[in-house]
Amino acid sequence: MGEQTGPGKRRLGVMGGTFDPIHHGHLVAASEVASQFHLDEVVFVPTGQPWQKSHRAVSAAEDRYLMTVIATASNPQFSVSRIDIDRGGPTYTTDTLRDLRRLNENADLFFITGADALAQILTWRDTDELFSLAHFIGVTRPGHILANPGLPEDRVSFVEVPALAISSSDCRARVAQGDPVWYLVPDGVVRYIDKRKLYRHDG
Ligand SMILES: Nc1ncnc2c1ncn2[C@@H]1O[C@H](COP(=O)(O)OP(=O)(O)OP(=O)(O)O)[C@@H](O)[C@H]1O
Ligand SMILES: O=C(O)c1ccc[n+]([C@@H]2O[C@H](COP(=O)([O-])O)[C@@H](O)[C@H]2O)c1
Repeated sequence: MGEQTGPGKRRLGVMGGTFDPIHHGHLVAASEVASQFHLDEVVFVPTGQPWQKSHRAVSAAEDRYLMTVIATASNPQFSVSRIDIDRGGPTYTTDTLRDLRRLNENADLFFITGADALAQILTWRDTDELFSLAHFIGVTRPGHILANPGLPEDRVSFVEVPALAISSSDCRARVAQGDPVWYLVPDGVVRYIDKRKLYRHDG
Protein backbone atom coordinates (compact mmCIF):
# COMPACT_ATOMS: atom_id res chain seq x y z
CA MET A 1 0.00 0.00 0.00
CA GLY A 2 2.99 2.29 -0.53
CA GLU A 3 3.51 5.35 1.62
CA GLN A 4 0.10 5.13 3.31
CA THR A 5 1.03 2.40 5.75
CA GLY A 6 3.56 2.54 8.49
CA PRO A 7 4.31 1.18 11.93
CA GLY A 8 2.59 2.98 14.77
CA LYS A 9 0.19 4.80 12.48
CA ARG A 10 -3.51 4.90 13.27
CA ARG A 11 -5.71 3.16 10.76
CA LEU A 12 -8.62 5.43 9.94
CA GLY A 13 -11.55 4.23 7.83
CA VAL A 14 -13.53 6.84 5.93
CA MET A 15 -17.15 6.09 4.97
CA GLY A 16 -18.40 8.85 2.67
CA GLY A 17 -22.03 9.01 1.67
CA THR A 18 -25.09 11.14 1.19
CA PHE A 19 -26.83 9.15 3.96
CA ASP A 20 -30.32 10.28 2.93
CA PRO A 21 -31.08 8.37 5.14
CA ILE A 22 -28.23 6.30 6.64
CA HIS A 23 -29.27 2.62 6.75
CA HIS A 24 -27.99 -0.72 8.02
CA GLY A 25 -26.21 -1.44 4.71
CA HIS A 26 -23.84 1.48 5.43
CA LEU A 27 -23.32 0.43 9.05
CA VAL A 28 -22.64 -3.24 8.31
CA ALA A 29 -20.19 -2.31 5.53
CA ALA A 30 -18.24 0.00 7.88
CA SER A 31 -18.26 -2.53 10.71
CA GLU A 32 -17.07 -5.41 8.52
CA VAL A 33 -14.25 -3.39 6.95
CA ALA A 34 -13.20 -2.12 10.40
CA SER A 35 -12.93 -5.72 11.56
CA GLN A 36 -11.16 -7.15 8.50
CA PHE A 37 -8.72 -4.23 8.14
CA HIS A 38 -8.08 -3.76 11.86
CA LEU A 39 -9.16 -0.13 11.72
CA ASP A 40 -8.92 1.99 14.87
CA GLU A 41 -11.88 4.16 13.87
CA VAL A 42 -14.31 4.73 11.02
CA VAL A 43 -15.33 8.31 10.38
CA PHE A 44 -18.62 8.76 8.53
CA VAL A 45 -18.55 11.83 6.31
CA PRO A 46 -21.95 13.02 5.04
CA THR A 47 -21.66 14.87 1.74
CA GLY A 48 -22.27 18.60 1.53
CA GLN A 49 -23.57 18.86 -2.03
CA PRO A 50 -23.33 15.48 -3.81
CA TRP A 51 -22.81 16.88 -7.32
CA GLN A 52 -23.54 13.54 -9.04
CA LYS A 53 -26.98 13.48 -7.36
CA SER A 54 -27.95 16.98 -8.58
CA HIS A 55 -30.76 15.46 -10.70
CA ARG A 56 -32.79 14.85 -7.54
CA ALA A 57 -33.70 16.67 -4.33
CA VAL A 58 -31.36 15.84 -1.46
CA SER A 59 -32.46 16.42 2.14
CA ALA A 60 -30.92 19.25 4.16
CA ALA A 61 -27.33 18.55 5.18
CA GLU A 62 -28.18 19.08 8.88
CA ASP A 63 -30.86 16.38 8.75
CA ARG A 64 -28.50 13.93 7.05
CA TYR A 65 -25.74 14.82 9.51
CA LEU A 66 -27.99 14.32 12.56
CA MET A 67 -29.30 10.98 11.28
CA THR A 68 -25.68 9.86 10.82
CA VAL A 69 -24.84 10.91 14.38
CA ILE A 70 -27.90 9.10 15.76
CA ALA A 71 -27.07 5.92 13.81
CA THR A 72 -23.41 5.76 14.88
CA ALA A 73 -23.58 7.16 18.44
CA SER A 74 -23.59 3.80 20.23
CA ASN A 75 -20.45 2.45 18.51
CA PRO A 76 -17.23 3.69 20.16
CA GLN A 77 -15.30 2.96 16.92
CA PHE A 78 -17.56 5.18 14.80
CA SER A 79 -17.49 8.96 14.53
CA VAL A 80 -19.01 11.57 12.20
CA SER A 81 -17.25 14.48 10.52
CA ARG A 82 -18.86 17.70 9.25
CA ILE A 83 -15.94 18.58 6.98
CA ASP A 84 -17.77 18.10 3.69
CA ILE A 85 -20.83 19.98 4.95
CA ASP A 86 -18.88 22.88 6.44
CA ARG A 87 -16.58 23.31 3.42
CA GLY A 88 -19.58 24.27 1.29
CA GLY A 89 -19.95 23.82 -2.45
CA PRO A 90 -19.93 20.52 -4.34
CA THR A 91 -18.32 17.63 -2.47
CA TYR A 92 -15.18 16.13 -3.96
CA THR A 93 -13.48 13.22 -2.20
CA THR A 94 -10.04 14.66 -2.94
CA ASP A 95 -10.99 17.59 -0.65
CA THR A 96 -12.37 15.19 1.99
CA LEU A 97 -9.20 13.11 2.06
CA ARG A 98 -6.85 16.11 1.96
CA ASP A 99 -8.67 17.65 4.94
CA LEU A 100 -8.71 14.37 6.86
CA ARG A 101 -4.99 13.89 6.27
CA ARG A 102 -4.33 17.38 7.62
CA LEU A 103 -6.44 16.65 10.71
CA ASN A 104 -4.94 13.17 11.24
CA GLU A 105 -1.27 13.47 10.37
CA ASN A 106 -0.30 10.16 11.91
CA ALA A 107 -2.95 8.05 10.21
CA ASP A 108 -3.35 5.85 7.17
CA LEU A 109 -6.68 6.45 5.43
CA PHE A 110 -8.92 3.69 4.06
CA PHE A 111 -11.82 4.97 1.96
CA ILE A 112 -14.78 2.56 1.99
CA THR A 113 -17.05 2.45 -1.02
CA GLY A 114 -19.83 0.17 -2.24
CA ALA A 115 -19.57 -1.70 -5.54
CA ASP A 116 -21.90 0.80 -7.27
CA ALA A 117 -19.91 3.85 -6.19
CA LEU A 118 -16.59 2.13 -6.99
CA ALA A 119 -17.79 1.45 -10.54
CA GLN A 120 -18.25 5.23 -11.00
CA ILE A 121 -15.01 6.31 -9.39
CA LEU A 122 -13.21 7.25 -12.60
CA THR A 123 -15.91 9.91 -13.14
CA TRP A 124 -14.96 11.60 -9.85
CA ARG A 125 -12.83 14.75 -9.80
CA ASP A 126 -9.03 14.60 -9.77
CA THR A 127 -8.77 10.81 -9.79
CA ASP A 128 -4.99 10.85 -10.19
CA GLU A 129 -4.60 12.63 -6.88
CA LEU A 130 -7.44 10.65 -5.29
CA PHE A 131 -5.57 7.36 -5.36
CA SER A 132 -2.48 8.85 -3.73
CA LEU A 133 -4.47 10.05 -0.70
CA ALA A 134 -5.98 6.81 0.59
CA HIS A 135 -6.26 3.11 0.08
CA PHE A 136 -9.68 2.28 -1.43
CA ILE A 137 -11.79 -0.60 -0.15
CA GLY A 138 -14.62 -1.74 -2.37
CA VAL A 139 -17.39 -3.69 -0.64
CA THR A 140 -19.99 -6.03 -2.10
CA ARG A 141 -23.53 -4.75 -2.54
CA PRO A 142 -26.51 -6.81 -3.76
CA GLY A 143 -27.32 -6.07 -7.40
CA HIS A 144 -23.88 -4.70 -8.23
CA ILE A 145 -20.69 -6.32 -9.50
CA LEU A 146 -17.60 -5.61 -7.44
CA ALA A 147 -14.62 -5.12 -9.74
CA ASN A 148 -11.65 -2.84 -10.13
CA PRO A 149 -12.78 -0.12 -12.58
CA GLY A 150 -9.17 0.73 -13.43
CA LEU A 151 -7.56 1.86 -10.19
CA PRO A 152 -3.91 1.08 -9.58
CA GLU A 153 -3.91 -2.51 -8.22
CA ASP A 154 -1.99 -1.59 -5.08
CA ARG A 155 -4.48 1.14 -4.15
CA VAL A 156 -7.63 -0.98 -3.94
CA SER A 157 -8.86 -4.00 -1.96
CA PHE A 158 -12.14 -5.87 -1.99
CA VAL A 159 -14.21 -7.02 0.96
CA GLU A 160 -17.28 -9.21 0.99
CA VAL A 161 -19.76 -7.85 3.52
CA PRO A 162 -22.98 -9.51 4.72
CA ALA A 163 -25.48 -8.79 1.94
CA LEU A 164 -28.15 -6.25 2.81
CA ALA A 165 -30.35 -5.26 -0.12
CA ILE A 166 -31.12 -1.86 1.38
CA SER A 167 -30.78 1.50 -0.36
CA SER A 168 -31.55 5.03 0.75
CA SER A 169 -33.73 5.45 -2.38
CA ASP A 170 -35.86 2.50 -1.33
CA CYS A 171 -36.12 3.80 2.25
CA ARG A 172 -37.31 7.20 0.95
CA ALA A 173 -39.84 5.56 -1.37
CA ARG A 174 -41.16 3.39 1.47
CA VAL A 175 -41.67 6.38 3.75
CA ALA A 176 -43.39 8.29 0.92
CA GLN A 177 -45.79 5.33 0.44
CA GLY A 178 -46.43 4.96 4.15
CA ASP A 179 -44.53 1.65 4.36
CA PRO A 180 -42.34 0.91 7.41
CA VAL A 181 -38.57 1.37 7.46
CA TRP A 182 -38.19 -0.28 10.87
CA TYR A 183 -35.13 -2.59 10.87
CA LEU A 184 -33.87 -1.15 7.57
CA VAL A 185 -32.52 1.90 9.42
CA PRO A 186 -31.67 2.23 13.15
CA ASP A 187 -34.66 2.88 15.43
CA GLY A 188 -33.52 6.42 16.24
CA VAL A 189 -33.40 7.21 12.52
CA VAL A 190 -36.97 5.93 12.06
CA ARG A 191 -38.06 8.30 14.82
CA TYR A 192 -36.03 11.22 13.42
CA ILE A 193 -37.56 10.75 9.94
CA ASP A 194 -40.99 10.78 11.55
CA LYS A 195 -40.29 13.79 13.77
CA ARG A 196 -38.93 15.88 10.88
CA LYS A 197 -41.55 14.51 8.42
CA LEU A 198 -38.79 13.63 5.95
CA TYR A 199 -39.56 11.93 2.63
CA ARG A 200 -43.31 12.45 2.92
CA HIS A 201 -44.93 14.14 -0.04
CA ASP A 202 -46.77 16.38 2.44
CA GLY A 203 -43.59 16.87 4.53
N1 LIG B 1 -26.60 -1.94 1.11
C1 LIG B 1 -25.33 -1.55 0.91
N2 LIG B 1 -24.31 -2.44 0.94
C2 LIG B 1 -23.03 -2.04 0.73
N3 LIG B 1 -22.64 -0.74 0.48
C3 LIG B 1 -23.61 0.18 0.44
C4 LIG B 1 -25.00 -0.16 0.66
N4 LIG B 1 -25.74 0.97 0.55
C5 LIG B 1 -24.88 1.96 0.27
N5 LIG B 1 -23.60 1.52 0.20
C6 LIG B 1 -22.41 2.33 -0.07
O1 LIG B 1 -22.38 3.37 0.89
C7 LIG B 1 -21.86 4.59 0.30
C8 LIG B 1 -22.85 5.74 0.50
O2 LIG B 1 -24.05 5.40 -0.16
P1 LIG B 1 -25.29 6.39 -0.28
O3 LIG B 1 -25.35 7.29 0.92
O4 LIG B 1 -25.31 7.03 -1.61
O5 LIG B 1 -26.50 5.34 -0.12
P2 LIG B 1 -27.42 4.68 -1.23
O6 LIG B 1 -28.25 3.66 -0.53
O7 LIG B 1 -26.59 4.21 -2.38
O8 LIG B 1 -28.29 5.94 -1.65
P3 LIG B 1 -29.30 6.18 -2.88
O9 LIG B 1 -30.21 4.98 -2.99
O10 LIG B 1 -30.01 7.44 -2.50
O11 LIG B 1 -28.43 6.36 -4.10
C9 LIG B 1 -21.60 4.25 -1.17
O12 LIG B 1 -20.23 3.90 -1.31
C10 LIG B 1 -22.50 3.04 -1.41
O13 LIG B 1 -22.02 2.23 -2.46
O1 LIG C 1 -15.03 13.27 -5.74
C1 LIG C 1 -16.01 13.20 -6.49
O2 LIG C 1 -16.07 13.82 -7.58
C2 LIG C 1 -17.18 12.33 -6.06
C3 LIG C 1 -18.26 12.08 -6.91
C4 LIG C 1 -19.31 11.28 -6.47
C5 LIG C 1 -19.27 10.72 -5.19
N1 LIG C 1 -18.19 10.97 -4.40
C6 LIG C 1 -18.16 10.46 -3.02
O3 LIG C 1 -18.58 9.10 -2.96
C7 LIG C 1 -19.22 8.85 -1.71
C8 LIG C 1 -20.58 8.22 -1.98
O4 LIG C 1 -21.33 9.18 -2.68
P1 LIG C 1 -22.89 9.00 -2.98
O5 LIG C 1 -23.19 10.14 -3.94
O6 LIG C 1 -23.03 7.63 -3.59
O7 LIG C 1 -23.59 9.15 -1.67
C9 LIG C 1 -19.31 10.21 -1.01
O8 LIG C 1 -18.25 10.31 -0.08
C10 LIG C 1 -19.14 11.20 -2.14
O9 LIG C 1 -18.56 12.45 -1.76
C11 LIG C 1 -17.17 11.75 -4.81
